[in-house]
Amino acid sequence: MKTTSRLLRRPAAVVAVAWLVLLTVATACAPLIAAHGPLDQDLSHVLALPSASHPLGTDSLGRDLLSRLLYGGQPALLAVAEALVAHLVVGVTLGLVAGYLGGWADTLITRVGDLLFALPAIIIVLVVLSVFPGNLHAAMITFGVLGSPGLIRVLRSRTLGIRQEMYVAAARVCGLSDAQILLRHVLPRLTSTVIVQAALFSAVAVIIQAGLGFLGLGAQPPAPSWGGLVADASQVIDRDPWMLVPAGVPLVLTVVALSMLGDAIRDSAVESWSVSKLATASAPPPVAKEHAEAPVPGALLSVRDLTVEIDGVPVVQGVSFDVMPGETLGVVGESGCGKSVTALGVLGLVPGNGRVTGGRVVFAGTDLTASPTELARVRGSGIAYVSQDPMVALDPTFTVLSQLREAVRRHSGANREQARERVLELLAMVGVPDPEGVAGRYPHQLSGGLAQRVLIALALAGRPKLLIADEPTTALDVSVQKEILTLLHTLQRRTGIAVLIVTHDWGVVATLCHRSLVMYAGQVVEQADVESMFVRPLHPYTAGLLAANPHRAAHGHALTTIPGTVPSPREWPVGCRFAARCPYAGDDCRAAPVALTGPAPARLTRCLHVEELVSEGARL
Ligand SMILES: Nc1ncnc2c1ncn2[C@@H]1O[C@H](COP(=O)(O)OP(=O)(O)OP(=O)(O)O)[C@@H](O)[C@H]1O
Repeated sequence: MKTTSRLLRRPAAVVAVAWLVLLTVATACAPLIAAHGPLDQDLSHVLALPSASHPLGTDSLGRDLLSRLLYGGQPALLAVAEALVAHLVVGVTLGLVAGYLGGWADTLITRVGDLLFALPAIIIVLVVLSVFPGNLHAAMITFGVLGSPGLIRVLRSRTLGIRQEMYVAAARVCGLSDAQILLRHVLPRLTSTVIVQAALFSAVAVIIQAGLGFLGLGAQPPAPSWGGLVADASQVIDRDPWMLVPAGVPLVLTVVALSMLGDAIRDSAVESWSVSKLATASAPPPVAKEHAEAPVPGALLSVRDLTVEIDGVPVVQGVSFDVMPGETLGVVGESGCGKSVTALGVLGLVPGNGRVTGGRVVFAGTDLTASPTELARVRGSGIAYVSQDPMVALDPTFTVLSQLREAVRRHSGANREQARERVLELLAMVGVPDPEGVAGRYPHQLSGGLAQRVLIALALAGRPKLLIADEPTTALDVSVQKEILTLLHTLQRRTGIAVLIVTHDWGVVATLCHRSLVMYAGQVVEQADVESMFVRPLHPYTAGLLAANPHRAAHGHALTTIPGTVPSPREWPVGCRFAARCPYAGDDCRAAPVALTGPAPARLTRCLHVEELVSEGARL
């Protein structure tokens, strides 16, 4: 959508689209526009110049050129559409499969593509026409297929890159089939590439179909065709040069419009990440004060300027973010950056001698920081919490049934029997295989994964609208981690619950989250939708974390790391807190606190050197 509006701001694109729409509508409405039939002859007006009755003049048989142009446009556009569909079906399918599956499928498709590349397409098309005389459909479909190796190569190489992204690895871990991954995660990323290629191929297809018409191999005379019109015009060029104008100009304009459109789409897609776009001012504009303070309309949770102190030392400072209904927001960062304290601060449950000393937490329109009663009411019923270690969170002296029943009764007022039914329902909902049996067990009789499921069931007992999950898989085995992530994903989709998940695992972010918030030394340093953050981080710390992601490590190579460590809250510098570890840091970064800015739509970063980061790529 953003690319579309950027595209429509380009005059060349608007002109191209306007011409193509005009042409399509005019050819489709030929009977309404043309006053004469395409075959009607008026021998008293042969080779006439434009007049009121023949706006574009007539040909050597007195036939109306406007009519022949419009009616001839119908088979021309149909032929282009047929070639394009064949081109896209073959090119997109094989390009995706080759790039995604690799191995023998890639080798086979690449070799067949090379073979098709080596074949002279126009000769093969002529052979097809000799087998199926006058069959423009067969000719154009053949041309579409023969033109697909170029598209296959482009999409294969793009898919090879996307296949390495965390998204895809995480989606695979989550159990999505290859087809689902290709449709949901890979294809959307290739849309602008496919559209550009389609526009450019269409331009070539217009020329080919006109060429076939010119040679008399397409629509058979006297049926009108664009190529036929050019052929007629060339025969009378010495007597009536005007005829070349209505015959040739629409053809040229259509080819130029398609090429211009392809270029404009490509430029618009590139512009979305261009440095010039980010560098609209020498210093990025600070986030508007209103934006920082007012909750986003419709947000379920709005945290504004949250500051938390432990033992009188600020450990989280000026943190603001929103969680929309049904959204999953991931909070990422190294150990000690303040993720857990932020999550607990939302619930007013700061550990140790900590307390929230500033800011607001607004949940479903209610300011929780202003009302301890509201905060207590919301805990469990509005906002639920799942901690890292389920064994610690469950009371070892009570059975699962008794702990869950207590929570259900507290939130719903159900009697014992009703509450028991609801407990079994909750256990089944979180994928506990034998709800009756598990309900009777004590926490120490549960495996880690089962205990985490029970804890999630406990969190869901009050039918909350927001689930805060603090590293819910950290204490679990790798295989169980996957199960719990899948469970959270399923619950989120089934119940529409919003999730705020604290993690240091990009795989979790890629699997579960819509947006992500990166924290460093008690501050938010970057916020963006997950895909944008993965593709183009706008803070060196995010770039470093992504580069250090173990899922991306190549076999036999040392893991990339960010040099240095997170400063402790007592050592936070005046300026950028990441400066000591940042390859882009200058004196400007160290001089004064760096504000959170919005250098691109829906993105926030706390960095003065975003342009450099974007133009050079991450050095970390
Ligand atoms: N109970 C506590 N007493 C004193 N300081 C604490 C306590 N809990 C957290 N802190 C401090 O608060 C800061 C933020 O800690 P927090 O646990 O939020 O980090 P985190 O990003 O969640 O890291 P982790 O992933 O290790 O949990 C750290 O400097 C930490 O030392």
